[in-house]
Amino acid sequence: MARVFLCVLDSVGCGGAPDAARYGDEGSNTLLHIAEACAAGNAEDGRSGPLRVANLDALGLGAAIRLASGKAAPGLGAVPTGSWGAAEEISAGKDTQSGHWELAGVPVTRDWHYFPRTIPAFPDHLMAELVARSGIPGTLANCHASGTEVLDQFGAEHIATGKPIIYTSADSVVQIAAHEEHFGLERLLDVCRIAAEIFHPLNVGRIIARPFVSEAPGAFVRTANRKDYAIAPPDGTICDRVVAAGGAVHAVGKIGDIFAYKSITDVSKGKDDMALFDQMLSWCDRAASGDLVFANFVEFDSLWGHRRNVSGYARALETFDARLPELTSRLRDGDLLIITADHGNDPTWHGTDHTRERVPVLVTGPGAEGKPLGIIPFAKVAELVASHLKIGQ
Ligand SMILES: O=P(O)(O)O[C@H]1O[C@H](CO)[C@@H](O)[C@H]1O
Ligand SMILES: [Mn+2]
Ligand SMILES: [Mn+2]
Repeated sequence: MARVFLCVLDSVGCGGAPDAARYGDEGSNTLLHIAEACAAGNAEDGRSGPLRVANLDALGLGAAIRLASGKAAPGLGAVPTGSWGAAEEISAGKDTQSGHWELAGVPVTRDWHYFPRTIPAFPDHLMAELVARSGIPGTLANCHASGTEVLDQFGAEHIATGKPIIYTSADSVVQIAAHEEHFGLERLLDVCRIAAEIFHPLNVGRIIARPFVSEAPGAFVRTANRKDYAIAPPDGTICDRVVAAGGAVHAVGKIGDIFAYKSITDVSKGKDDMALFDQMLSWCDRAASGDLVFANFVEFDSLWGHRRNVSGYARALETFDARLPELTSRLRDGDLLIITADHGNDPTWHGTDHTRERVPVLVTGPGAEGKPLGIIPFAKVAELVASHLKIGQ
């Protein structure tokens, strides 16, 4: 019996990337800066005091921060019991797709297409093609934006005109926001599918549907019906290898989208990260030997990192940490749990984009050896999975 549970805590970086300066991110450190803000009493919204993540720390969270960045995070001083280390990315880009593909063993060496910080950010002829093919009356925004601020700015005009809100970020993405009821969810997904046909050939990584609800600026909220249309990953990911070896890949959360459903056996969704955590627990009872349960917990990134909300991010870490024993206690002989991340998103950093960082790699399970991994390439995570499941190239 051998199974692997691979949990990606989206954006939970631990600093120290040697190429951070190339991304304008030298000194960024998501976990360290959250722990420091908590210890200083600067993260008191809905929580209080030092960062309480004793279960993650026992698996090596604090040790990973020290190894990655040379800095001690206040209150995270445990001597780890499991195998722990920090991973370093070589892919060009600090986005979710590059991070996950490289963790899955396939670094992205070619450059994605990015959009300039101009208004409009998208070429006129491509917007014209999108409008003509999808039958929408036009588009709004056409710029770099934070996804919540852009709703405050253009949400009311979108409802009045029926024009979707189209924006991008430091990542290779085209994001399209529209009201779930006034515009319609299915119609938004249709527009995104057409946008994917137009933008994927340019090597734009993802088109993201951003449905939202409510009626007034300031009250607009994005729903869990977000959908990503990603370029398919190259061959050779750990998902391909697990499936080729006769195992199943059980995707939890947005993993299916990130891998464009290639070598994904089934997908479990949930309304929030704790619902996804419940799905993960249920796979402890249902996954078969040889299977990979591959989960992404997106809210660290989408609700707190991009929103530069330190208290919220700390709360999310504490909530995840408090539930971790439910997962570790369900692991059976032969199970391996790997907890890692895909990039950073330091909520104390300037702007609202991801940050180029190393990420923690925490490995545990009944019978797993407790030894330091050191600084490893992202792709080594795929090898940890492969060697545990005894699958070859
Ligand atoms: O501001 P929001 O819409 O959350 O955007 C974020 O979501 C995108 C996909 O993860 C990223 O590129 C980032 O910019
Ligand atoms: Mn991500
Ligand atoms: Mn993000």
